[in-house]
Amino acid sequence: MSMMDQVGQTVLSVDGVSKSYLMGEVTVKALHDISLDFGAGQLVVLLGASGSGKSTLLNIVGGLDVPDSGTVSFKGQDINAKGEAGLTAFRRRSIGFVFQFYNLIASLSALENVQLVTELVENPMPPEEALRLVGLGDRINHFPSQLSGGEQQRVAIARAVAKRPELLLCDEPTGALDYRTGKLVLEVIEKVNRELGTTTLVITHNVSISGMADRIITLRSGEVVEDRRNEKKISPSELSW
Ligand SMILES: Nc1ncnc2c1ncn2[C@@H]1O[C@H](COP(=O)(O)OP(=O)(O)OP(=O)(O)O)[C@@H](O)[C@H]1O
Repeated sequence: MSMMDQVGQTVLSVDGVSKSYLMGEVTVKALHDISLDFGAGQLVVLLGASGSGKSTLLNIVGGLDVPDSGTVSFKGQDINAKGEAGLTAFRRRSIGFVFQFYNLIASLSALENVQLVTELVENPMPPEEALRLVGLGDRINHFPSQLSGGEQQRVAIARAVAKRPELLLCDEPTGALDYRTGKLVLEVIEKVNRELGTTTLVITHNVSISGMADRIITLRSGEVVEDRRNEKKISPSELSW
């Protein structure tokens, strides 16, 4: 059985993707010929040193950036085949993003931050339900400044999942959080993955976090140097670092 079958059918395929950035006179090769298949429902941790290409890969998978060569297919469709409008529709319908800094709108309540997104899509979760899912059912009228960092990140997760995305892409979601709060946020990500079956990619510098993954992929200098199944998946509450 191949890696891609371990959870569900392949939902996302990265095939021969390369990406370089021109920095003045210098070309930086961010990704070099990356090929990966992701099964539906997989919880994947992406590891690698700073500059190894993790964010570039996540951004290309999520349609925020385009590859120089190679393809990204989502449910068999090349996400870049239909131009900018097609990519925007893909991002809007199918992708939930969570970043290190929560990017909430300060003048809007938690509920309104989530509503911003649910108003844009068909068949969203009720915003209150998304906030309940992340354990903030009693904080929906709070503004970001009235919430802790971990609570703000949970609002950001509620916002990302309220549109019922098929892919949840998290770039250093606990990077700005202390240990205890970071673990709470990881518990929420794991819960979304388990209860909604959302295929989830989590970028981290923190090797310990890989304990909660189904699969661990390590990048170095824009290449995949390790891609392995986690035989001893543990709950985020059991992680320690
Ligand atoms: N928009 C950009 N313009 C120029 N160079 C870029 C750009 N984005 C990324 N790079 C370069 O591409 C390489 C890979 O960067 P990337 O952000 O993907 O790495 P990363 O593994 O996510 O790093 P970190 O953990 O520090 O976020 C780096 O050398 C980086 O400087």
